[in-house]
Amino acid sequence: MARREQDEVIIRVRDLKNGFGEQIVHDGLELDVRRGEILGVVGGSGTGKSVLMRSIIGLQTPIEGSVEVFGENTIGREETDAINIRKRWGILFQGGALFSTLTVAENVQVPIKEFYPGLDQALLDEIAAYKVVMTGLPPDAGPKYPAELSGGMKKRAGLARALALDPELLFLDEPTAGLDPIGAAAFDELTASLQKTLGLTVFLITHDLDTLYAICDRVAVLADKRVIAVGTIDELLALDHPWIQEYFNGPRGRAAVASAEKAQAGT
Ligand SMILES: Nc1ncnc2c1ncn2[C@@H]1O[C@H](COP(=O)(O)OP(=O)(O)OP(=O)(O)O)[C@@H](O)[C@H]1O
Repeated sequence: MARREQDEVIIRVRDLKNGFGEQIVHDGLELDVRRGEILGVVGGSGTGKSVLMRSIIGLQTPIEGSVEVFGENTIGREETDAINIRKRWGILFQGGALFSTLTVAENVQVPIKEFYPGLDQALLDEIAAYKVVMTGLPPDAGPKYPAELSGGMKKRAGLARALALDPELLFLDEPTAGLDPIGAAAFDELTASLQKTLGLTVFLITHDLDTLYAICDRVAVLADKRVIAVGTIDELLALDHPWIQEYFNGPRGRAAVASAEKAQAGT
């Protein structure tokens, strides 16, 4: 990655405060996501990882603070007003969030039809077929309904839909949750290879230590209502925070290091 490109901030969050009634989820949260990186976002359950993602994409209006994506404010914008930013990102929500009454191909076509109404059906079919294959699904997955797919295939179909508009920025909310270790590793590989080929910036919420070790350039840690640290795993390990130490240096963290080292030795 060229230095200037690496330094370009694609998502800039400043002084973010979010809450629901009496409950304050974020307070003074700051985060930069740089162009071309895979940024892992971790934190205990309920620390507000999904709420942070929703704030960034404009689905959650914060109490205070600013969020810029591609240099533009995303807070409080009308849908139509923010259309030019929204079509530059793709989102894989937790669980895939496919429309169950639509086939995989039709699911992929939903965002295309939303942003480019009036496109010829033959072209829509062609784009959907391309995205299906790009995410490693067999070509005959297009006409299938989500209920006919395995968990891993559903995630790939969700990813195909997230990539429908050739985004520069990809949001992934716990993409490997519910997958077996082999399926999860295959999905990580797919994410890393698409990131490289398409030059994507990836905001990746995960609990999966293997994913963090295998594909993330940097990791942001949410705790105490804000991002308490962001850096490479080695940089985080040098910090003295109890949650960070327990998370990365606990038995599961050590197992993830061992498996990452084994994978590297095998390449
Ligand atoms: N729409 C909402 N209304 C009320 N409370 C909410 C809402 N959305 C989120 N919360 C609360 O905000 C907190 C953060 O939720 P969020 O889903 O962002 O956590 P998370 O870090 O993604 O958790 P997990 O790792 O378990 O998915 C939780 O306590 C949750 O109950």
